[in-house]
Amino acid sequence: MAGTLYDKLWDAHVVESSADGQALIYIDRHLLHEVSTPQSFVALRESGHVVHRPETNLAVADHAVPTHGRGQPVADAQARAQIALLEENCRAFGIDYLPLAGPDQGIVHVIGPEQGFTLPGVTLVCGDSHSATHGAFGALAFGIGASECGTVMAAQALWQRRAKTMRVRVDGALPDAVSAKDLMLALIGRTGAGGAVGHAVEYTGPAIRAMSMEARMTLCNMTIEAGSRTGLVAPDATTFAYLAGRPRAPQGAMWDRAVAYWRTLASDADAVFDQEIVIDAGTLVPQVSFGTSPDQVLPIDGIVPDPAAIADPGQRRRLAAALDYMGLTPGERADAIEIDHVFIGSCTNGRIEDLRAAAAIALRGHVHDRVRAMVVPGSMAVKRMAEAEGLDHIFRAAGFEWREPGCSLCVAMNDDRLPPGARCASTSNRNFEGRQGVGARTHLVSPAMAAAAAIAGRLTDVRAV
Ligand SMILES: CC(C)[C@H](C(=O)O)[C@@H](O)C(=O)O
Ligand code: SF4
Repeated sequence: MAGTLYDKLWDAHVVESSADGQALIYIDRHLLHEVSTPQSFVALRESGHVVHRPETNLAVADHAVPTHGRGQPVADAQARAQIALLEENCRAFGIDYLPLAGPDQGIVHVIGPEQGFTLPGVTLVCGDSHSATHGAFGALAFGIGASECGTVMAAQALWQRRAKTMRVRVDGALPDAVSAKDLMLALIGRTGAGGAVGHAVEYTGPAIRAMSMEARMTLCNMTIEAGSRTGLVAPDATTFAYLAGRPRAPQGAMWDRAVAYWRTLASDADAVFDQEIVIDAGTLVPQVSFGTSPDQVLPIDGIVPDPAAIADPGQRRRLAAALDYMGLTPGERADAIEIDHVFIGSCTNGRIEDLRAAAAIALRGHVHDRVRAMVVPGSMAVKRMAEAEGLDHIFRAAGFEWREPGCSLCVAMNDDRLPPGARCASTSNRNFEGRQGVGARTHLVSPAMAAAAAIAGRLTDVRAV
């Protein structure tokens, strides 16, 4: 029977099925960070379990890490303790840890692919909701809860329920200055934040085939913002070229065997999906979020909607509350919204291509007097690459701060935090209340749009910069 890519990945990992429709799924890879793993190590110790296959685990500290003074002791006592605990747990259980001051540190979803730890065909989990990022390689990747991290380490398997499938086919080609981020914001605007709940989403079509791995990762990363735990792109020559020679990817004869297998990982032409969405990439324009959920988005030439125009009382209240928090008025033009902070980084848009896109805009001006703008590379490797290309000079000369890698202002769990009322154009993935600091307001945009906003001091159409 014809199958989807998701079906094939799932079927290849079922160890056992239960009568109530659940399946025990073999887990090939587990990524760890400092925030979601402490309890799982407590559970391992208490139960006397060992880590079943330590070499299938890889850890890094990213959420709490400072983005300045790398190599010096972490000043914040709580962050220092969190990071030290991860290091200690990894030592005790024989898990590979990428040290904070080392050359390979970075955001967990950036380092997995960089290391070649993320591979097509594997099941990969992490105690983090943005784990779908790795599905860009054709891996069955999903976020798990903190307690499940312990289960995975001890048992190398998890009970899961099979998801339904959704295909997002993107026809045509993205216009200049319209990025994967814009595509994703537009898609989430259309599906709603819960539109893909219970579904594994596969991205297909010519616009996806034409995308770099960085762009595919941006898509899969934000799949969770549409409610789905799993985003997928079938692996192809772009995928293999990205992975070839990566430190933890197969080498030599094993590489050839792996590629031969990876080539089989695609949905059959006549596979049936439970839901299907078709987007014409050519019609898209740059997007901005205006509310407190990633589905509250506008094209940059749009206007802030009016709650009074919404019939459904629940939806009306939701929109009114978002506008209230965001300090916006119905009818306001998106490109008239003044900002005072810009954040370029995160596991959504902190990769080399994202920094290149932002730097190309930074070259055209200087950060506005009112604005504080920060560039936080997604990893040490991204930082090195950017510096080798001179992007750090471009950013600094234009008035942007150039920082050390980490989650930083995406989630404000370190000392990068915005004051109440601050308004930020951000390349991250969530605009929830308080996400960048208590009372701070977030507008989600692409890297080029963020750089353009930094220069203009307001949200602005990057196509006109
Ligand atoms: C802290 C962590 C568990 C969290 C997540 O699950 O995604 C964070 O990475 C986020 O982006 O909100
Ligand atoms: S960069 Fe943001 S979204 Fe990604 S893992 Fe860190 S906090 Fe989560």
